[in-house]
Amino acid sequence: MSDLTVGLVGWRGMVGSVLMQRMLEENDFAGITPVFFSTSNAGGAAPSFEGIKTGELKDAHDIKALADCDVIITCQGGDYTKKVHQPLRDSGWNGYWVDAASTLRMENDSIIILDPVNRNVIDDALAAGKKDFIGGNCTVSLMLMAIGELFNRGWVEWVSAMTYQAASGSGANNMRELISGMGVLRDVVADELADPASAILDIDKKIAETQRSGDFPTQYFGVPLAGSLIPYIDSQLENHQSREEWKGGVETNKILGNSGADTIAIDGMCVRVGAMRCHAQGLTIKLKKDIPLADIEAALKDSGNQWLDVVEDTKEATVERLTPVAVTGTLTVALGRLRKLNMGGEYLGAFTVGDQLLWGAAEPLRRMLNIIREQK
Ligand SMILES: NC(=O)C1=CN([C@@H]2O[C@H](COP(=O)(O)OP(=O)(O)OC[C@H]3O[C@@H](n4cnc5c(N)ncnc54)[C@H](OP(=O)(O)O)[C@@H]3O)[C@@H](O)[C@H]2O)C=CC1
Ligand SMILES: N[C@@H](CC(=O)OP(=O)(O)O)C(=O)O
Repeated sequence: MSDLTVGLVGWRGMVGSVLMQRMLEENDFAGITPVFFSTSNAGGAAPSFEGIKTGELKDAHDIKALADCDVIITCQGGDYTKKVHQPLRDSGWNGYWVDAASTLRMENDSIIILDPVNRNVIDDALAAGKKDFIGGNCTVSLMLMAIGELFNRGWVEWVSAMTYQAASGSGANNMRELISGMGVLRDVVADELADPASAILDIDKKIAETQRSGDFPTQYFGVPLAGSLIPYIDSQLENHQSREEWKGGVETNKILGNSGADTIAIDGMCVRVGAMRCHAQGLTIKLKKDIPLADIEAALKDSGNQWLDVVEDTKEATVERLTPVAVTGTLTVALGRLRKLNMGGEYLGAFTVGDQLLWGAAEPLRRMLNIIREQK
């Protein structure tokens, strides 16, 4: 492996911070020369990590400085990608662009990266000289980390995903707004809560009035999330899917390398709930044939996916291991409630939970860097 110069853009944002944390934990800085960029503080001090020379922040819009890097990893967001990627390519730069933003995902020249699921697609792309490697939508990546093996075996006819997505998917300020909203609700009925004899319907009325009042924190989500939910994520498309729901189908098929007649129908409803950083999904999976549940469980357990926790379908195990509280901050993707539905033996129910900042955003990026390093 040779020493690569790796440009890091967006390292101090929420996704970028998780990426830095993971790169430090996995010793990914060893053997690379990191160059830190900023859109707001060029010339300032780069972050200091023990034992790692970081120097001065470079201007993230300086095409010449970016072009000195063999690899650029960006968590800066789609607007930055739109502004910088094409001019950088037009300048003749032929390095690897590794990006968390959705902007380039569906471009012909881009590969959506989730190597535990599509390492073959990534390897073929590298061999073919592709250079743009883009992290997938968090909901899609987490669904595939959970049930990728069922797709690999060719067992899946279609999937309906009903999601329960965390505030972090909208950004750091949205996470803060959720907590602020929870605090406001608690405070408005503090006296009633302290009195066990107070009437629950009076508490409920005050909560609803507070949520509906103009004072409730809604600056970032636009409507209340604490004590409620928002059944719409991202923009509305002409066919009335939300863009998040559309991504479920197109990105899943692109990650799996499916096209034409191989395309698998995936659709559902994407819903924002008051979780912090774990997305959950209730899945209905239509199998191509009636495969015994024991075979399905065995396939998932034997898939070699070391991050998958197949939770037995008991109430105790489910409430203990299949929740945001259980998996947050870990790379574990929990999959449970596996059972055949009343519709028939070809209909499999499942529920999955994973940390959307790890497998949903940062982890595929750092793993892609290591795959690139293996090639060199
Ligand atoms: N949030 C998510 O769940 C997911 C996000 N993504 C993608 O990643 C992109 C980045 O998302 P996210 O990390 O949430 O965005 P953030 O808003 O947390 O960070 C983006 C940039 O904002 C600038 N910034 C301004 N003020 C601050 C501050 N107070 N603290 C930290 N950074 C600040 C930083 O740039 P600078 O240092 O140059 O000033 C930072 O790199 C998204 O736009 C999306 O494309 C992908 C998958 C999931
Ligand atoms: N849309 C996701 C987060 C995200 O950033 O998705 P994408 O990378 O596809 O823009 C959510 O809100 O939970």
